Amino acid sequence: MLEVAGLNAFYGDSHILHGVDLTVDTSDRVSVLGRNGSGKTTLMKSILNAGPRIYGRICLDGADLADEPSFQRARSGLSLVPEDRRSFPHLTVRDNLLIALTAAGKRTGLDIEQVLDTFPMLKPLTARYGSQLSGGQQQMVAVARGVMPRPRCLLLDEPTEGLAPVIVRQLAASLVRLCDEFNIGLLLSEQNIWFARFCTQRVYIIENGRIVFSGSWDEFDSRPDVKHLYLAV
Ligand SMILES: Nc1ncnc2c1ncn2[C@@H]1O[C@H](COP(=O)(O)OP(=O)(O)OP(=O)(O)O)[C@@H](O)[C@H]1O
Repeated sequence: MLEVAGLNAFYGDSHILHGVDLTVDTSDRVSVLGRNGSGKTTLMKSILNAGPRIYGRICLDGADLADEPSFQRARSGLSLVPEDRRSFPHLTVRDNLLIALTAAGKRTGLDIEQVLDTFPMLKPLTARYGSQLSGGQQQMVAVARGVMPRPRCLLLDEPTEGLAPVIVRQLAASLVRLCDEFNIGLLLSEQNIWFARFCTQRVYIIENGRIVFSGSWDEFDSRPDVKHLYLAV
């Protein structure tokens, strides 16, 4: 479904991604693990054409996205939840979710009640303003917004950063349920291995902008050297 081949990304003269290849098949859930500064956020932004200058091939369902701008990529079925989990502070939780439907373009998004059912923590908060939410609640809103357009592939950039363990567990359960129920593919960038393992079936490791490992979680477990070298665990 999502195919990235030979992706190079630059900020000015700084060459950040070096020939990245990865795939996310239909309804597949995949993690990208890597240390701080390894290139995870740059990868996510590059797939959406949202910042870095990029060269390489990015295809969704066989269609080359080439020079498509970010909004067109969103309409084609990619949805990025960035690291900074921004929500509209003067909109309620309900309106923060509804406004995300505009990203669906001609595709049909999800029903808001179905999405709220998947996030028990948000249900009592639908009338609250974005500015009145805790960090964990904001992250739930950010992920819920990301799925509202019913993307073919959801790109989630380090969603657990700064969250309490109990919220991380709730988020993991909601995310897996949503992806399963609505056949949404997932590309997840993470440093929390527990969360990544719970939510995905396969893993890539990125180091200095290069993919240095790709495999199932069993293959990952059989390579303690990889963990030690690239993740320092
Ligand atoms: N806007 C920018 N301009 C120049 N260099 C940047 C910019 N954003 C990131 N970089 C550099 O690109 C490299 C990769 O950064 P990136 O944010 O993609 O890593 P990351 O794996 O997401 O890190 P973290 O886990 O800390 O968020 C780093 O060396 C970083 O300093």
